[in-house]
Amino acid sequence: MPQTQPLIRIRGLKKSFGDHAVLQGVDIDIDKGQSVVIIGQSGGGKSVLLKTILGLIEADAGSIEIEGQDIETMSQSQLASIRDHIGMLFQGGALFDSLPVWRNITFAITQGHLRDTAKMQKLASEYLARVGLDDRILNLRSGELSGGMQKRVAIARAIAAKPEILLFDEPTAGLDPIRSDVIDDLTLSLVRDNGMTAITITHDMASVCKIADKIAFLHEGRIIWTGNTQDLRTTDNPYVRQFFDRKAEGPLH
Ligand SMILES: Nc1ncnc2c1ncn2[C@@H]1O[C@H](COP(=O)(O)OP(=O)(O)OP(=O)(O)O)[C@@H](O)[C@H]1O
Repeated sequence: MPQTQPLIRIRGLKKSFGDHAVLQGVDIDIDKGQSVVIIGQSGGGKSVLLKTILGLIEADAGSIEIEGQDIETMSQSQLASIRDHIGMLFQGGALFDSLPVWRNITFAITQGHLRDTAKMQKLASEYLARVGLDDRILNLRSGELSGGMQKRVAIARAIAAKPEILLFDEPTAGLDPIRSDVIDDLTLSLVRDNGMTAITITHDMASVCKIADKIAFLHEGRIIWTGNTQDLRTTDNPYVRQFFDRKAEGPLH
């Protein structure tokens, strides 16, 4: 059987901030069309890992290959084109407060310009519907939305440019269980029906069990365990077990 190349291949990735070694040699493969979920303790470096894949943070050592090419060897225009194919949801949402919801959602499509207003508003309402929001909020500013609505608008923005890779940092944090399930369904549909590749960070174990093809556990700067949802339920890895069972007692503090 010929070995297929992963879409993203990360090897020995290291990143420190001062004397704080956050990533200490991360190795992971992400296949095209896969939904990968990264779990691990708060402050463990999951967001840093996503930001490093996106190129917002420069690694100290190691490699990130996308479709076989090391991002370090890419030209600025190649890197920009890779980024155009990535949709990122930041933890805080990071909406532009000065722009209405519809312009936030269509920002990447119009490259920030004000054009095709009617068409863009229609497109924005379609994406609002996909995240379970009403188009009555099209003209509101983010400060006029609840935290959960801001999060869903940010998800709509991340998917509106039809990226091939989705990087979702805690997409369901702060959402009620029903709205979380809408977002999980959306993630699954983007992966299953649209062939996108999703990397999601979450602490929501119900989401993990619903959306993950592969789960990676980040601990002390390394991926120490990977498996599918069945493996997660049955693993005897003490760290993963304690985390999944939500127990204060165990090797994790
Ligand atoms: N730009 C930065 N400068 C200095 N330290 C940083 C920077 N970005 C992240 N860190 C530190 O790196 C560590 C890992 O942060 P990160 O946000 O990746 O954790 P996380 O696993 O995503 O946590 P959580 O689950 O709480 O969101 C933290 O101690 C954080 O303070």
